[in-house]
Amino acid sequence: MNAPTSRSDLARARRIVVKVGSSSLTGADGRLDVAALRDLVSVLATARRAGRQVVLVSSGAIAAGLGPLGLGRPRDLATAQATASVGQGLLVARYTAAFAEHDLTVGQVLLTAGDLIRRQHYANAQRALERLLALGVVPVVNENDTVATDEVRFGDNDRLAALVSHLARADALVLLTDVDGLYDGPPSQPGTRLVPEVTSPADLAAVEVTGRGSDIGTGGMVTKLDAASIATGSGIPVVLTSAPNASRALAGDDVGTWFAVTGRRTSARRLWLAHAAQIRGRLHIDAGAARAVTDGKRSLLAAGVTGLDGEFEAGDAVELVGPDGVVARGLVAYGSAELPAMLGKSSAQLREDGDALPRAVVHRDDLAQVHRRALAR
Ligand SMILES: Nc1ncnc2c1ncn2[C@@H]1O[C@H](COP(=O)(O)OP(=O)(O)O)[C@@H](O)[C@H]1O
Ligand SMILES: N[C@@H](CCC(=O)OP(=O)(O)O)C(=O)O
Repeated sequence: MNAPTSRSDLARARRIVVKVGSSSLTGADGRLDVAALRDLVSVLATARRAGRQVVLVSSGAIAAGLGPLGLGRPRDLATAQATASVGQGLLVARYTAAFAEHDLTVGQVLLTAGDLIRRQHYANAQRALERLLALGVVPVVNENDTVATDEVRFGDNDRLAALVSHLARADALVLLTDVDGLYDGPPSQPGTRLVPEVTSPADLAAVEVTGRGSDIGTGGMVTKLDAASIATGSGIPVVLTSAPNASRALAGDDVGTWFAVTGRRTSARRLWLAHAAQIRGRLHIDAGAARAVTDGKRSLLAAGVTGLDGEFEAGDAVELVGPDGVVARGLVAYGSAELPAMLGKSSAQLREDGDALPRAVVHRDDLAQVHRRALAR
């Protein structure tokens, strides 16, 4: 179908990614709330019976592992990994049992950030998801926390859900959390008001968000706005609301916050680069180079690079900073050790220096423009 252009259109969305956060699946003791999980499953089962396809991105592995291990919220990565390893099996067992009551089968899909950058891994994950959906299965996706490292991990599942929406070519993304929508300030502050829809950056101008989530969640509203920006910028509208509103959100009712589409589907690689890649350094570029990589969508040549910050290797992601700020992100072809000797030099000068075949510092295929954030961070 064409992307839903209004909230009520959401009722027609055939393929939907629903993301539920830890905060919606846990009780006051921070452990898994099985009743909340079953309520959500019942809503999703109704959508399946109506012929809709659902991909569930569910957090909660760490929360589910706390009880059996007798632990509080882990602070270090290794304990979080171990807890997620114990909890993920239990979480999926709960989903399997709950969906089985509705005669539905689930398939576990664990992804790392790396699976969404490497072309082959991406295509592979895409094929698997398509086949699961064709078989009538409900894929239950989570980050593969047990093997994700601090450098290459999402940490929160919001941005993962946005990239999964792209991967699954979803018609819509529904983000379920513990607040009923986006507020113009942290909802704990008295007087803050719900923002019913975001159709342009102006709607976010007066919104204050924090990265602090609930006690159990990760990323707070910041990562949800990032997710909304990724999805809407890629042609997929988003509804953000609380888990108890899931049924009404899927029916296109007036709940939560509606984020309208802001752009068209783009390549997964560019999407990754623009929104999720771990930035290792910065290249400072002159005004001409900034114009070339933005307006002209041309490669960045050494002649336009005036300086650099950070330590990076060839192939790492870096930010390109023009005279007015960040203009793009790209995968750099040279490491930070080689680049200083190349700055400002033309290809002819680089050849004289002994580089027989000088490459672009960032090839245009490896560039993603950074628009003045459609949705502010
Ligand atoms: N402007 C805002 N509007 C709504 N919620 C906000 C805002 N700023 C911060 N938050 C916080 O974000 C929290 C949700 O994020 P998080 O705990 O990471 O949820 P989840 O586990 O669902 O991913 C809310 O409980 C709320 O306190
Ligand atoms: N992958 C982790 C999710 C981490 C997390 O807290 O995510 P979220 O609640 O979506 O902000 C888990 O399953 O515990």
